[in-house]
Amino acid sequence: MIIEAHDVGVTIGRRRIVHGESVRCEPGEMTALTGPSGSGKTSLLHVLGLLLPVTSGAVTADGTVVSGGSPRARRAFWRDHAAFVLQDYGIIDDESVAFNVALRRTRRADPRVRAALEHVGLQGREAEPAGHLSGGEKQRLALARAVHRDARALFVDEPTASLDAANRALVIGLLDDFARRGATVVVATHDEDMTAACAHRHPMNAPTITIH
Ligand SMILES: Nc1ncnc2c1ncn2[C@@H]1O[C@H](COP(=O)(O)OP(=O)(O)OP(=O)(O)O)[C@@H](O)[C@H]1O
Repeated sequence: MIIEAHDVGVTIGRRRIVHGESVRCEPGEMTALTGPSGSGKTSLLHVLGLLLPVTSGAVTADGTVVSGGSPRARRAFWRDHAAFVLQDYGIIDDESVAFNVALRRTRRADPRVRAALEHVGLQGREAEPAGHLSGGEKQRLALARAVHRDARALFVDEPTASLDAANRALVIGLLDDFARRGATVVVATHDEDMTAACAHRHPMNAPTITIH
């Protein structure tokens, strides 16, 4: 799925937080949104995933405008195409690891859940409450959810922040696998290793500064 921002701007209150960004995210590729802290990487990621409405410009998926659509159209996009690994990982602490993968109760030995967990190195942890996992493990659990859903578009915020070198390499490899299987992977990051692994790099526009 080709996901594109066309001259997208976002204003919240009186603050312009995204400044006329245009980016084309291709299937089979990782696209890095890069730039200094506060440059709007997370906001643009949310715009591309239809989590944040645009003030100007448009987002298209395979050439069809998907920004500004009805809540129903957005839900269909999320349900049918998108997976997210955002900064709080979206893990439900009180539920089991297996529940967090499938987002419903599954048989203990559900092979698809097991395969997704194996993919991220969390095999055998199905029955544990997800709240017992470490930050890095929760992040991999969120990736297992995306694997389980076989999403065509994956939106990932700072996937390697706060990970050690071994886990950074593991997560970069997992995201790369996703892209190789044909998904469109969009990553907001300031990690140089993560950025280097991305075929396409999109530096955020510097905000326009008015000097009086
Ligand atoms: N809901 C909001 N309301 C008001 N301002 C916001 C909102 N969300 C983000 N911002 C502001 O928009 C700017 C861009 O934030 P964003 O999180 O997109 O940047 P970033 O490049 O991802 O930063 P970092 O690398 O520090 O995570 C920041 O100045 C932030 O305070």
